[in-house]
Amino acid sequence: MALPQVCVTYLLRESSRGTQVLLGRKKYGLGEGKLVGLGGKLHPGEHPRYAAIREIEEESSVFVDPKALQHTGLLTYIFPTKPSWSQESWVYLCRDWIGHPIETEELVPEWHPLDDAPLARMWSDAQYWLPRALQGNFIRASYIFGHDLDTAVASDDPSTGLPSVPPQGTLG
Ligand SMILES: COc1nc(N)nc2c1ncn2[C@H]1C[C@H](O)[C@@H](COP(=O)(O)OP(=O)(O)OP(=O)(O)O)O1
Repeated sequence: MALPQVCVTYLLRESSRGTQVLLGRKKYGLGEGKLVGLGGKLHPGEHPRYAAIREIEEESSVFVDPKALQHTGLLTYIFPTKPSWSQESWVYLCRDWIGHPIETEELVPEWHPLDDAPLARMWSDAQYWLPRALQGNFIRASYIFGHDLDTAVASDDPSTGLPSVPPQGTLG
């Protein structure tokens, strides 16, 4: 069965301190307190790129042209012990927008150095792919989460060093 589709975009800007990435502290809901990119669920029939533009506006109040989005990843998240959380995520980078990101109902914005994103404050899979994606590398990978619903315990990406198959019993 097809997994629920979500999108996430990382806005990048040049500053006197180098390139920075916009992350947002989630104010409520799934992942509350974690730092995330701008994103959310696709609406039925919605193209991921247009969902990304809608979510960027909802979560930061800035406007983006569809052509300004660079598709940099397609990630599969599997939660064997909570299948309703499993999803496929379309990942974009964006360097060009109109407006200034502000705090919204959902997120408190924080700018961080591109090469020193606070991965420990993000979903645990971020450490395995986000630094490479932020450098513009296209990432296609799957991550399987453990019983704590927080730790990535297996992946099909050998560079992660994670086991390549789910630990026995996690798939139920
Ligand atoms: C490294 O980043 C992430 N990793 C994983 N495994 N999951 C993530 C990451 N960033 C976001 N998510 C999840 C959390 C949600 O299930 C979706 C969408 O995230 P978001 O919190 O931005 O959106 P929601 O508020 O849940 O959705 P709506 O805005 O549509 O209500 O991805």
